[in-house]
Amino acid sequence: MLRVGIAGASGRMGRMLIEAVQATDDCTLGGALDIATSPAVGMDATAWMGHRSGVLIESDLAKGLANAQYLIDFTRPEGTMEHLRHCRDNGIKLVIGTTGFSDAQKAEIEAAARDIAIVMAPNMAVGVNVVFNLLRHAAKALNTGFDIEIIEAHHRHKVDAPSGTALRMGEVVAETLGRDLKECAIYGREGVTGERDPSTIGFATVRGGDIVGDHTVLFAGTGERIEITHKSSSRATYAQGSLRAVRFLSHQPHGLFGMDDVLGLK
Ligand SMILES: NC(=O)C1=CN([C@@H]2O[C@H](COP(=O)(O)OP(=O)(O)OC[C@H]3O[C@@H](n4cnc5c(N)ncnc54)[C@H](OP(=O)(O)O)[C@@H]3O)[C@@H](O)[C@H]2O)C=CC1
Ligand SMILES: O=C(O)C1=N[C@H](C(=O)O)C[C@H](O)C1
Repeated sequence: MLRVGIAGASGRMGRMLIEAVQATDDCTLGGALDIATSPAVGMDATAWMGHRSGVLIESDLAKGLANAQYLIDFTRPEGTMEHLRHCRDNGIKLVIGTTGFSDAQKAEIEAAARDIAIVMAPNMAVGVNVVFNLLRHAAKALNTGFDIEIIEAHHRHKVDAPSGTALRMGEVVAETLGRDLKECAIYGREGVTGERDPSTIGFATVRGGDIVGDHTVLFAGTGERIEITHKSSSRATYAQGSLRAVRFLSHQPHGLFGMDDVLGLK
């Protein structure tokens, strides 16, 4: 049995992950964490489902992860970094779904992967990872005469923008076209912007209601346009992808991997 701890245990993804772990026959709930200010700390991790798992939600990492071989983290960047240090010190393998990291935080994650095995991906859904490959083909074929815009929509509670997935889509397209996203990204437009610079990649963000996660990459040419769209209608796909990542990590002593490694899409 793979003993899997869940960080952000009372969050939207945390609960989805706990349910998913409990539905498998090869994983067991090895711990549950939440931030010290969370009212869920001290409660049974499955109390919200109306039954008891015997695993309490802890804010103390040593206590919460004493029985865990793996940690799945969908929290906030500052929480993930704290969890990362504990996992590195204690040989716990890590699946990171959190988005919104700074470059310095990404470098620290990369350094930790010299000691422990980590899967990190802004989107664990199989379909999105297939879309990354479609985007490589599309960008190669449409490398002149097409303006590229990335439009994403998420629920009202999301705190980072653009989404990690939208940014990764931008990186994939920019890399394919030999551009640097840091130099060519335009994050929203307002006022007298002037005409569009063809070398840019634009981002537009929508937030509202309970939208799980929609992403469109638009290649707009003259007389025609292509839209490549992915829509998530359930968070279960992210949870299933995370569990595939745990199983993949069970064969890796150390290193930093993406969902393309997990899914064999490289
Ligand atoms: N890679 C992927 O496939 C996906 C990634 N995500 C990403 O996962 C993250 C979480 O999303 P979601 O579940 O919707 O968010 P939620 O806000 O529902 O859950 C976050 C959880 O983390 C806890 N938390 C907040 N701050 C900290 C901290 N500093 N340390 C430890 N725990 C903390 C929250 O506690 P409290 O509520 O008390 O603040 C909550 O339990 C986001 O970054 C999101 O973009 C989401 C879906 C899919
Ligand atoms: O916060 C979310 O909900 C999601 N976040 C991820 C992101 O930022 O790309 C993945 C998914 O879109 C849902």
